[in-house]
Amino acid sequence: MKPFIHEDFLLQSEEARILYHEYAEALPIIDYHCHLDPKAIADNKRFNNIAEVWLGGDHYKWRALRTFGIEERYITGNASDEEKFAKWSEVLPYTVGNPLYHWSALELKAYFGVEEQLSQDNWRKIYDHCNTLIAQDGFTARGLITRSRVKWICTTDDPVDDLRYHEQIAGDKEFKTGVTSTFRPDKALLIEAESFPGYVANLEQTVGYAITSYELMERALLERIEYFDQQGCMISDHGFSHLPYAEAPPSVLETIFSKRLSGETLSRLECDQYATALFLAMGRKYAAHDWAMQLHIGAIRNPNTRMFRELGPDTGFDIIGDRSYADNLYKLLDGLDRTGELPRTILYNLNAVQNDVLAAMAGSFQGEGVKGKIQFGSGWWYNDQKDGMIKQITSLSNLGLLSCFVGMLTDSRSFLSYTRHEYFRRILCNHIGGWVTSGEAPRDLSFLGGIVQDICYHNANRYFQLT
Ligand SMILES: O=C[C@H](O)[C@@H](O)[C@@H](O)[C@H](O)C(=O)O
Repeated sequence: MKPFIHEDFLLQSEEARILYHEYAEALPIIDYHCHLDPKAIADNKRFNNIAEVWLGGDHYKWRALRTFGIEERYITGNASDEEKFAKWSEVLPYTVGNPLYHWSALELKAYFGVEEQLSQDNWRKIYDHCNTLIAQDGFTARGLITRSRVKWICTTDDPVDDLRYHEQIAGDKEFKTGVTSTFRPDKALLIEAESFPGYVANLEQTVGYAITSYELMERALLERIEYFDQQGCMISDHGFSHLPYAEAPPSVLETIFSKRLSGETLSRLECDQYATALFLAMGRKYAAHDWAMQLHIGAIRNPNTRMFRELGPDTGFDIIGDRSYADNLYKLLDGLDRTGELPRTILYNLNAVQNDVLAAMAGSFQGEGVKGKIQFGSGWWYNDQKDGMIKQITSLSNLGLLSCFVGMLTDSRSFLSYTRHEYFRRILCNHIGGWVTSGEAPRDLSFLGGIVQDICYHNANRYFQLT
């Protein structure tokens, strides 16, 4: 009997199969947005077992387990890895319809050769089988990256990070995958956060001087961009729950900063004025260094107070927001573009209702000499499943140029998530193959295959100016 994950998985036409197998399948991976721990790559971490590498840190799985009613101790708590794996095995069959069902099957097959579907009936056999393999060199952090044919990885890093691990990785010429940082200054922009004064103190330690004014805050961050650039960084990233746009003169910015550090509560307008000025200053610096810039818009972070207190951020409780932000977004982009300082930019939305807004917005700020300067980015987070990817591909096709798209990313904290690129490539090839079978595109598979290869690899290689 044909296994559930077979070579033509998701490929529903001959054209799709040709496009995938002959054009997409063997291409290297450029993972320009993820949350892998650079220390684990630097140390070439060896994982204790399948539960650690597969369940640890993966809040997608944690959400599914919670939805199934599994106790937190078997998710992030003090249950043994074996108990956690057994619980995941019990729940997995019931994730059918959720991307985890496909991703898990792809990961077990791609890395461990497991074709049967994991369940509570066979978990022990599969657990032992995977752990035997995990003890081998091909299953260390670098082993998994190398066998996944990953050419480049951009981790996600805070301005105060010293990037020592990236330096260590770059120094090892035996390891062929490029690993560079991403400058992610969310904490510096979120002046209203309770942790903001502590973050300023951390930044002071990093730059070696007191930060007592807005001007010094901006100077410190621009210095950190310089440092990141010297360390090989070529991309920034901003997560916005609320997208600000409010102009203010320097004197007002200084008052705002002073009020915040003296513990006064700021108005929404004041927070927006600070964030707008600082974002635009950093955006101009990104452009000066010819970096790309990512904007991840629309997540509501840490809505579950009880669990945030217990587990902290990025633990599977963030939600999709429904704020509209087209007015503020175009003003931010225009604020940089009008002086010729808009960097290559990738726009991601978490609420799919804004797909067309971003796809259209991208088309309004393109730049001469750069193919796809402004991108409507891949299906992000709650949109990185089959339907979300197809919606993003459709919006981009309808309102922009799919052929210029820089393609997928893992956005993951797990070293087994590279099969998300396979998942995307299969979906993309099936979608474009469908255009041929429905007569919406000519059956020129050589030309369409070229577009597939651009989306899966060449566009990103060029866009991020990789060697
Ligand atoms: O896929 C989930 C993501 O990793 C999510 O956890 C966030 O980290 C998001 O990508 C971001 O970069 O703000």
